[in-house]
Amino acid sequence: MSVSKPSDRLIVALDFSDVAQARALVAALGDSVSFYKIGMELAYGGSSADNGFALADELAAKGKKIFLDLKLHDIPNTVQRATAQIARRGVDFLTVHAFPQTMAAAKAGAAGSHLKLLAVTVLTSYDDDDLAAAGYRFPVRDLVPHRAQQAVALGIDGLVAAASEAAELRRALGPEIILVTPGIRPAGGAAGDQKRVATPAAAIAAGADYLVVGRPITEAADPRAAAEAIQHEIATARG
Ligand SMILES: O=C(O)c1cc(=O)[nH]c(=O)n1[C@@H]1O[C@H](COP(=O)(O)O)[C@@H](O)[C@H]1O
Repeated sequence: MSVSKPSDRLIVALDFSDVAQARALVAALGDSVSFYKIGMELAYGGSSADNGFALADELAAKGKKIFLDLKLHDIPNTVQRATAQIARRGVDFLTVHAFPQTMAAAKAGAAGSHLKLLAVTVLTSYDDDDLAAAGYRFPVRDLVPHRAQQAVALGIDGLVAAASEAAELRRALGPEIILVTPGIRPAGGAAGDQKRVATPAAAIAAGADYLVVGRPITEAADPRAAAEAIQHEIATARG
């Protein structure tokens, strides 16, 4: 898919447990950032009156795009009903783990809504050793395309994968599939718990539509400058 403005391809992960901190970052980023990810930490953080879901509604009302990263994975009945609840919230993206039962149930739950489903292929914190330790027989380079093919067959809108797999996914699956790459680190940035990392320019060159970035922005001394530097790298990369 083609995203109109390079700056709109940056999704900032609001990974805070405190809603006030998340709100302060959004204020600091101002009009430079149009797309936010609210994940489990913030969704479960705050009070019952003011939590990540309330912030999602608030940001959507201000015209921001919202990616609710809840990584659903449960029995089909639960996933379908939970997805239907989330679809009623009017957010843009929702993640589910790329297991066939889970993806099919999420697809049924999202039916008739504008919610786009993203399947998380293999978490970017995993390498081949981590997969083996979890009991998988496939290395990352085989498991990601295998799950991606299943996702496409089930009508899933997009995939979350590392930039290292994006080029092959784009080649195999064509221009329509939405490719979202976390594990993004500006050159020289600390990987932290991420194992499959890439620079913003490398992710764009590999065919990513959207880059998810958390700590390189949330922990920067000047978050707006950090976000704008990444957007500049996106704009000048060869996509
Ligand atoms: O679904 C995701 O967004 C996701 C999938 C994945 O494989 N790896 C991954 O890091 N993420 C998310 O992307 C963000 C990355 O954060 P940083 O490593 O701080 O940039 C976090 O919010 C993760 O939850």
